[in-house]
Amino acid sequence: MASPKRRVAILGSTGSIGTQALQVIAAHPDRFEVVALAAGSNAPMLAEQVRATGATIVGIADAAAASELAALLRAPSASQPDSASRPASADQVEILTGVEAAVQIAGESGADVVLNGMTGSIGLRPTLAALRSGATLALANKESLVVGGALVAEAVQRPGQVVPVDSEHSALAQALSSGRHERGLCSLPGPGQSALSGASEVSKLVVTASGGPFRGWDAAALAGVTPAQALKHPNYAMGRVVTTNSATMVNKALEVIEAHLLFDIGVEDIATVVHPQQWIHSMVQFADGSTIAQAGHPRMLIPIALGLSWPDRLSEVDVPIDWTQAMQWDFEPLDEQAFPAVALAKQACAASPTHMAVYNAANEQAVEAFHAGRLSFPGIVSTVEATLARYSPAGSAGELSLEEVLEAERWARAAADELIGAAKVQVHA
Ligand SMILES: NC(=O)C1=CN([C@@H]2O[C@H](COP(=O)(O)OP(=O)(O)OC[C@H]3O[C@@H](n4cnc5c(N)ncnc54)[C@H](OP(=O)(O)O)[C@@H]3O)[C@@H](O)[C@H]2O)C=CC1
Ligand SMILES: CC(=O)[C@@H](O)[C@H](O)COP(=O)(O)O
Ligand SMILES: [Mn+2]
Repeated sequence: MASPKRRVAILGSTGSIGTQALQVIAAHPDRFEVVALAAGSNAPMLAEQVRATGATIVGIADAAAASELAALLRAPSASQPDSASRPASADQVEILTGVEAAVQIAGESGADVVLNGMTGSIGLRPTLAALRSGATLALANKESLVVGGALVAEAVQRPGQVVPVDSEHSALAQALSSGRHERGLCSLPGPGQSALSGASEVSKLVVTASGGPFRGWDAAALAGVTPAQALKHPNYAMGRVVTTNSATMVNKALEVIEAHLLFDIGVEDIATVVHPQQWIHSMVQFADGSTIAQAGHPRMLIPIALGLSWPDRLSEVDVPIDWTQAMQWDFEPLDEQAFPAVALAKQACAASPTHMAVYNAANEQAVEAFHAGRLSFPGIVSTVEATLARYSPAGSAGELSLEEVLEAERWARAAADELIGAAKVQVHA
């Protein structure tokens, strides 16, 4: 019997993850139905997506862009003038605005699967809303998990409710499925499962890293890096923040903590290895000495498709690797002197439940300042480090609350801005 169509809501539909998710869905119309879309401000693309998918709920954070969106939905489409079966007028589409729009869509659109493809910790409340609604959360927005930590774990209602879309974590989930590990089906601990309670054959998670555009560079060379150089990822076309984070290795730092939270493995048992080709998306080492690696082209289609269809695999999502061809895969250790972001995150994660919220918020401020020409490239991670050094958590006896996380973030953004303002930065155009 054919499985029923999954109703999907996509947060961040106009971004790199969102547009690729819509490609996957368009290729499998028998499996998915798009019920809701949300974006920040790109009204023209969002209007086209609404027409193409037939989504009846649409969210746009920017108020001015919301008026543009309504006008665009009232006008006939240039690319689909005769899309009679699709809702063609603003009257047939519910338009939500402001930052609450994504939260409402995540929690109230009736989706079976919510794909969180927003950028930044602004994705935290939508992540919580999706989990509390009972929907499956296909999680690309790693920041929400990393800053929310125990709060996100508390919101999980059933094992398998969180399906990682981040390529490394999709790979880990796939590899873990081949062994005995309670968290093998990519679930955060559910209610009453705060610690690993069953047998685990896993000894180590190995997260692969591209090394970014500055692999092999020393600290002196990194001082002169420009935003344009930082935005040239060796393998992936992604949004600006995650691409910059790949260049500083903050992306890998967030991913180590993401793996720790998703799979309930101590950070000391999560290794990183630089693999410039990124054909291996990550690996699991088992107690008997075996390593299971997941491989594929360095593209996001398969992790996104698995996020939407888990545990099923869709057909022909991407072309397989041609194993008849000669190829070379390299591996090298991460240079922690030049790129201290991962070590810094492991320390922060151990320090308190809100330290990673501070780490991420300081990084978000620093990345913005770097792109605005107000901070040097090495200044990004130095700002994170200096912000963490100033931080003393308020400390609470009970469970971590959303307000504590948001307060830690507010404090960190102000502290980071002050540090950035005080830094005597030599800006490179
Ligand atoms: N791109 C990739 O290959 C990978 C990305 N990820 C992670 O996925 C997430 C998304 O990355 P990526 O797609 O590259 O980022 P992009 O910058 O390309 O896209 C971000 C999306 O979020 C939307 N957005 C911004 N603010 C809001 C808001 N308030 N409400 C709803 N939507 C909003 C943007 O809309 P608008 O366009 O209108 O501004 C855009 O659609 C990040 O957490 C990233 O780390 C993880 C692995 C791989
Ligand atoms: C595709 C994906 O998942 C990105 O997070 C990617 O992994 C970035 O790679 P690096 O951070 O290793 O450069
Ligand atoms: Mn990744």
